[in-house]
Amino acid sequence: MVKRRVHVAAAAMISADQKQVLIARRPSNVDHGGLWEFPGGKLAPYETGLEGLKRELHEELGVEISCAQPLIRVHHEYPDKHILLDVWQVHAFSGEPFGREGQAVRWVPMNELANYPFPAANLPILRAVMLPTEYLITAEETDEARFDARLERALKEDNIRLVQLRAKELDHNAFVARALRALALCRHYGARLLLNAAPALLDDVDADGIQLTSERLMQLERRPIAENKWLSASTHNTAQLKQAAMLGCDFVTLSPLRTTPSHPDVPPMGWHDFQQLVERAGMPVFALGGMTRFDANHARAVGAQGIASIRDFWK
Ligand SMILES: Nc1nc2c([nH]c(=O)n2[C@@H]2O[C@H](COP(=O)(O)OP(=O)(O)OP(=O)(O)O)[C@@H](O)[C@H]2O)c(=O)[nH]1
Ligand SMILES: [Mg+2]
Repeated sequence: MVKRRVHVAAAAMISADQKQVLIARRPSNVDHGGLWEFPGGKLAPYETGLEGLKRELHEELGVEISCAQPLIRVHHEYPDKHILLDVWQVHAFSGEPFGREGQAVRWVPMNELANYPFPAANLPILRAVMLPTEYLITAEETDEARFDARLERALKEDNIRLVQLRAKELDHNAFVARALRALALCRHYGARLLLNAAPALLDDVDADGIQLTSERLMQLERRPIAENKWLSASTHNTAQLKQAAMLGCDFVTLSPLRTTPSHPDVPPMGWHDFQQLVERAGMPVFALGGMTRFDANHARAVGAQGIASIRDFWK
């Protein structure tokens, strides 16, 4: 049997204070009835994703969208169909959303989304909604006070909310000491901290998660940390992206987009190849390699969550 291919446009509508997202409950008599979803529906023939999104949100919620940005595209195999969920983040709209088709509609704080049952295809979307567009990777530092000052500047002035502590130059004890201070700073500013280290390091430092090197990624057979921690991995190709999906990574970095001074010999993949890899990744992907925050909109337009960078945030 040839499966039906269904292209669906859906919206993550964000409240004005950026803290809540709108979800709706599917009526009990339809596909995935009783589960929660992001409002939206199937595209009509010849409709683009954004046109379909605008029509569906008018029909289902009575709102008119004025500003939307691509968030994530998820391909998912259901037993009876292949579905493409084309999800947009909606920042501005007019009208007060209500369930025009009788469905329940609710604004939910981001950190409570996990309490609502969604269809199986939605897991990557929930991750994408919770993640910011910028991912700071810390640089090498020889001076601990300067490390703290630079991290704090990025948290305070650049509003960074996701940080990877990368410090290959430190031994175990020095890494733990720096990580404990970085964690305290991140907590103070409401940011998440992932450690680029062996997963067991979470026993010493109760950070928010682990960033696997591509080498660690390829050696693992199963997810090495609990589901309530964030697992990310550094990837460079299809095989590594597949392995990340198999382990249940919550997101990844994909590099190098451009040539960088730190890796001058590695050929860059460029936006075209990057887009092809992201399309099938099935999880949020941060573009890495010569990125600055001015690349974030372009990264989003080709399907990425946003950009990861050392140099642009480490000042
Ligand atoms: N809108 C929406 N659909 C989703 C989500 N997740 C998910 O698996 N789906 C699936 O994608 C398909 C979307 O169909 P839909 O029922 O919303 O389509 P529609 O609004 O055009 O309704 P209709 O075709 O009944 O008129 C369903 O099979 C649904 O279960 C989601 O978050 N939002
Ligand atoms: Mg619908």
